Amino acid sequence: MTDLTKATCEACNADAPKVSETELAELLRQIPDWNIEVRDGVMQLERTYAFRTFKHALAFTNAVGEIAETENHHPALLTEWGKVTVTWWSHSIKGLHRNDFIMAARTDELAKGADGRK
Ligand SMILES: C[C@H](O)[C@H](O)[C@H]1CNC2=NC(N)=NC(=O)C2=N1
Repeated sequence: MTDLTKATCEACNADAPKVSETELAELLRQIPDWNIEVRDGVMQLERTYAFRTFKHALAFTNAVGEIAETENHHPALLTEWGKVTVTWWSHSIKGLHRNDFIMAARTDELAKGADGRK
């Protein structure tokens, strides 16, 4: 099983494959703290991180934004007092690509080193 935290995203266009059910089960095992949400028929990965202050939450938000820009793969980010909700999915295929699991694992790595985690 490849280590998702060391992987990089591949260019994802409209005909890129969604993850299969088998891949989904295997990839979810690497990001056990993430939930699957389905919104308007689109499968998404979602996790909420708790922080002591809004300032810490904002700093983490910006750190996630930096890796998103680097990988050209972008999340939905909800930054609130004391928490950040990160949601990954691939707009181009209206579902989950391996990229989304890579970025969820990379988000977890960022959180491990983030200041102000509760
Ligand atoms: C043109 C640009 O490469 C694409 O629009 C990228 C940008 N970031 C993206 N982010 C996500 N989550 N899904 C996409 O399909 C996507 N596409």
